[in-house]
Amino acid sequence: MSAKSVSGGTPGPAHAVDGFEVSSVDEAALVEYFGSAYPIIAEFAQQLETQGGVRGLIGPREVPRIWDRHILNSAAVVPFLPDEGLIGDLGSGAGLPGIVVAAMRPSATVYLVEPMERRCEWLTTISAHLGLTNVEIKRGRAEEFHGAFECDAVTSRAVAGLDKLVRISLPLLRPGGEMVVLKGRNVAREIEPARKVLRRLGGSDPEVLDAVTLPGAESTTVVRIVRQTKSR
Ligand SMILES: C[S@@+](CC[C@H](N)C(=O)[O-])C[C@H]1O[C@@H](n2cnc3c(N)ncnc32)[C@H](O)[C@@H]1O
Repeated sequence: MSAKSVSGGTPGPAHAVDGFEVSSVDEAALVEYFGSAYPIIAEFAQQLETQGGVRGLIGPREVPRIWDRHILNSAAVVPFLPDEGLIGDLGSGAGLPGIVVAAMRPSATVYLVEPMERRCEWLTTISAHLGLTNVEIKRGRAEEFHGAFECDAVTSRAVAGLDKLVRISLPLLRPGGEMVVLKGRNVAREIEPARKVLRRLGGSDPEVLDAVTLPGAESTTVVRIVRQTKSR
């Protein structure tokens, strides 16, 4: 395969979008990084590029940033997730990171929890289109499913502050299960308010970890919290 760079939903040269320099990622590196999941991931990126804006799933400014801002950012959480078992993605929206997780963790079952009907319709359509048989869409707010199922891991991206995420995520975990949240670099200010909730609900102290994917792609931050078997 020729060494092309990927800056949007389709391979192409790096370029500036509204004055924002889009980092470029080599397509061959993407193929190597995603391995057997690459064809599914590439089709998902393509579908997001052509449908995401039209369906109001992502803003128009996001279309040229799909690979580095959304797909690779979502993929950054995957190394922190188990290979098997039940993984919940809360507030999946357009399928970020849930669809990426399902493609990269084919032996796990991934529940996409999303309250908005239009987004659930998209998640159903795109999962079928991509042939993802390990995905189930759960329509509703995360807290509506407390007591309905228990996950081995729960992830989320751009859904709420860490204190609220702890409240809605921790009850969806089995004891010993892990919350793995994608956050921006400014997560530090969310830690202290979350600690109070963690003490009450029985979660470990948050670990803030660097999550990297490929050279040239923006790195991100993951917060990991374990649901403790006993209250502290
Ligand atoms: C800003 S969007 C982010 C979507 C996606 N995770 C992403 O990174 O592009 C937040 C999503 O969380 C959903 N949401 C908000 N509150 C929620 C809750 N309590 N439980 C589950 N989903 C929720 C919204 O409907 C919306 O789709």
